[in-house]
Formats: sequence, C-alpha cells, structure tokens
Amino acid sequence: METPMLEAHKLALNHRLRGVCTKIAAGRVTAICGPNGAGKSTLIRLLAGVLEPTGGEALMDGVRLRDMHPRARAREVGYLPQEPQIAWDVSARNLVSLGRLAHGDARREPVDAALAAMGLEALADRPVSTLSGGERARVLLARVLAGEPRCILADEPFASLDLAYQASLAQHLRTQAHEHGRAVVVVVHGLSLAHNLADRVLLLNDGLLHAEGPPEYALSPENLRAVFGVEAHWLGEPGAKVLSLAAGDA
Ligand SMILES: Nc1ncnc2c1ncn2[C@@H]1O[C@H](COP(=O)(O)OP(=O)(O)OP(=O)(O)O)[C@@H](O)[C@H]1O
Repeated sequence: METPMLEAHKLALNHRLRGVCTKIAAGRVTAICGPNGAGKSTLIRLLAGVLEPTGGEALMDGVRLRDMHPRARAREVGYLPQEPQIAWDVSARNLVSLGRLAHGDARREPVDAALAAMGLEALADRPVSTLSGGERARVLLARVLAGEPRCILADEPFASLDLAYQASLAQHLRTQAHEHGRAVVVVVHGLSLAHNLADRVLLLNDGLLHAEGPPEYALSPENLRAVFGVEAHWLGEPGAKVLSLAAGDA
C-alpha cells in the first residue's frame, strides 16, 4: 500500500467544498477537473495550506498542514495560484530566485534548472513587466520549480500557454512525478489534456468529489454526462485521447 503524501480528510470550506476525502500519492500526476464553481481552486488552496478549512483536515505525511511551520510547509509544497499577483517589478531570474526563500539559500543551480525547464534562458534578465502573459506564467511556474518542493500544486498552469509550451509543461510535470517522485496536482479545464497528462483524476461537482480514479474511469462518458450534462465520447489511443462532443453539445 502506497503511503499518501497529501491527504484530504472530510475537507470542507463553508458551502464551497463540502467534505472531500482523497489521498494523493507521490510519484503521480493528479488532475482536478470539474465545472466552473465546482470547488477545484478551493480544494487545491486547502491542500496547499493557503486556506484554512472550516471542516476536516488537509494532512501532509500525516501531519496537519495548519500545524506545520509556514516555512517548512513552503519548502514541501509549491503552489501556483490561478491568478498570481506580482507585487513589484524584478527580472525574471530574480523572481524565480524567490522560489529559494523558504530554503534560505541562493543556490543558482535549481534556479538555472527551473529557468531552463520553462524555456526562459533568453528572457532571464528581462523585467517581468515587459513579458507577455504566457511568458510571465512560465516565470511563475519556474519560481515554484526552483523551490524543489515535494508537492507541486498548480491551479490552471496551462491556461495561458501556447500548444508547444503546454506539451512541454505536460512532459515536465510527468517527469517531476514519475522520475523525481514528486506529487503533482494540477487544476485542468481541458479534459483531453487531463486525460493524457494525469495518472489520476479527481472529478469535482458542486463542492463534492463525484468520481476519482484513472482518467478512463473518472472521465467516463457517464461521469461527464452526470457532471457537465453533455454527451461525449473518447477517441484515440491511450496517451493521445481526444474528447468528442455529440452534435448539439459543441
Ligand atoms: N472568496 C469567496 N467567497 C465566497 N465564495 C467564494 C469565494 N471564492 C469562491 N467562492 C465560491 O466557491 C465556489 C467554488 O469556487 P472555486 O473557485 O473553488 O471553483 P472552481 O471549480 O475553481 O471554478 P472555476 O472553474 O470557475 O475556476 C464557487 O461557487 C465560488 O463562487
């Protein structure tokens, strides 16, 4: 039996999340999917410890997140919010270096590796205010990676990336999980992307966990009908799945 790294135990926040239980193991990519307002951001923020639950607990290695020292938590859990705010203008490299804050070091190697992983070498010295939305999103992701957290939690990291960067980020996240043993949790709206990226999917609906399991189970046509109210089926081979909506639902 795998030891879960992150665990939600009857996790609740007012009406926004209504008692979710799940275990998130290291070495896997977990996608959180569901309709607008389902509670995806709320769940990932509770798992990152940036929101306090009103019920239940978020645990890391069996320890309540709220009992962990914020700095220790920041070393273990790297969180990318849906709409990150950049408080002041710095170069891309300096912003990525902030990922080392929780470690209290200024090691260059993880910063360089994170810049390279996000294809940012040529932009490293540019002020972030001069970068495009997608470039800035890659800088903020690189800041998370530079912290070398054991858990990477990212809320819609693909949203502003073009196709090539989506593909390379998907590959990178899978490598982080499968080769470096990290727990990777991403909120993903694109269900084809989620199917091809994730080892497990949490399908949320109305603050509850509707289904959980491998993508072919959690994102089955029956579950998509129940949660999104659309008729759809999957085309393609494993690893290259494409969701096809029935005529009238597109
Ligand atoms: N600060 C808040 N105060 C009150 N209600 C909130 C707050 N933030 C979110 N909500 C509500 O909680 C519910 C869940 O929101 P959440 O952002 O977790 O959904 P989501 O699944 O991430 O949605 P989306 O796909 O639209 O980003 C929604 O009904 C939302 O309106």
